[in-house]
Amino acid sequence: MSSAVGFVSRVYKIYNPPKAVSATQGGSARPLRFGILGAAQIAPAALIRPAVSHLEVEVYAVAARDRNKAQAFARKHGIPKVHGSYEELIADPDVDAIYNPLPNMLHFEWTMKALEAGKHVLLEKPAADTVEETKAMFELAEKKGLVLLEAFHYRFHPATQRVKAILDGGELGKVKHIKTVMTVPRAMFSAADIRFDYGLGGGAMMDMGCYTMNAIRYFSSSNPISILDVSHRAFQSLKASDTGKVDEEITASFSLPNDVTAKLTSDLRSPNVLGIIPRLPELDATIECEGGKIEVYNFVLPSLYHTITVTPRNGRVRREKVYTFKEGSLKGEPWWETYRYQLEAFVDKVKGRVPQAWITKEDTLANMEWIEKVYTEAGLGVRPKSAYVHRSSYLVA
Ligand SMILES: NC(=O)C1=CN([C@@H]2O[C@H](COP(=O)(O)OP(=O)(O)OC[C@H]3O[C@@H](n4cnc5c(N)ncnc54)[C@H](OP(=O)(O)O)[C@@H]3O)[C@@H](O)[C@H]2O)C=CC1
Ligand SMILES: O=C1OC[C@@H](O)[C@H](O)[C@H]1O
Repeated sequence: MSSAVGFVSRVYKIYNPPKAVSATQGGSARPLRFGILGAAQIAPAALIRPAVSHLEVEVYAVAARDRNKAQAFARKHGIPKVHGSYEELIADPDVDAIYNPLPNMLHFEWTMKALEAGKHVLLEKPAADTVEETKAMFELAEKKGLVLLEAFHYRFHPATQRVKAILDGGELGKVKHIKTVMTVPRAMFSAADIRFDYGLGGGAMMDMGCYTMNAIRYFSSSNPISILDVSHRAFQSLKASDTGKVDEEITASFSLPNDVTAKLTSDLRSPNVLGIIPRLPELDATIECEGGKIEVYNFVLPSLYHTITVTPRNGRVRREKVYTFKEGSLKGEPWWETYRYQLEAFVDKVKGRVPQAWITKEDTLANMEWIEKVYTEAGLGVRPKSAYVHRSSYLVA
């Protein structure tokens, strides 16, 4: 299939996924029922569309702070149940799992409440505002025997895993330097967006920066040792109290074990060319090795389109595109989004099966730790921790 036809057919199916035959019609166990906290913009891509083709999932309920908003969202997306508050949704006995796509600062409170109520949680990235909160969420999940996953969806896609397999396979020798870049044009998010609100856990390092940090750690199979350099461009906040606290762009360099270095850039407001022409988004990872390099175009949303360019120092350049796993035993379709692969793994974990890939507690904690370190080094300070105190007082010293 030519790549243009492949692209069109993939995108069509991403937006019009074939419906799985209902589990109840088939007489098997009832599907895992998800409730969504908030009528979030990301929910259709991250959960609602992927759920259509998953036999074992039902998006059963949504809650919003305003019932009318939840009702409109439910109508639009065919969600049967509506709740007028997050508390109500979490207390719903028919909900098995919560999808938490709230602003970062609210991740902790509502994940703790959901876990306390016995629900599994698919939690948007970054896990929380602080390492301390992240630790508390995982401790509670473990105590309750529940699944908690930080939604680094790109890690579940075969293209991402193919890049890692090339690196681990040794074809290019040892990794020497990793560069990860995520930039979007300045018109993409309004000045009022949650991403620029310090009190809600905003900032470029928290938002796209968390992926660039995660990818450095994943492709190097290690954590940084130290920060070599950090710089940022401050967001001119609408709120006087946020002045100087929110990074609209951030760049940080690291030293890693075995003489590896790395550099990340996250820019939520990439300046226009000549002041008027919006720049194209960049979502790239470059891994330089002793014996060549790999360049990944669109490492974050490879399901839409990507290229993996492998340049061995003494060999021919080749381009790979990987939409499904080679191993026939592993599930997937060319049109499965990163989020669909992620949902497969989440359900497998809940059902006690072995997921194809996973983001462990240690992985999530290390990512949050380095986000905090970058913020501290940049002089911006860590994002404000939640005022919510869980009754088992994990957070009280
Ligand atoms: N995995 C991915 O690809 C992506 C992940 N994300 C992550 O998902 C989360 C949400 O992002 P996104 O969907 O863009 O965000 P939205 O701006 O759509 O906000 C999400 C929800 O937050 C709720 N909310 C609760 N309190 C507040 C408040 N004080 N101010 C504003 N909103 C509030 C709103 O719910 P209500 O409906 O109740 O009013 C809103 O629907 C973030 O953590 C972000 O990092 C975002 C984009 C992509
Ligand atoms: O998770 C995300 O992925 C895509 C970005 O545009 C967005 O800001 C971020 O929240």
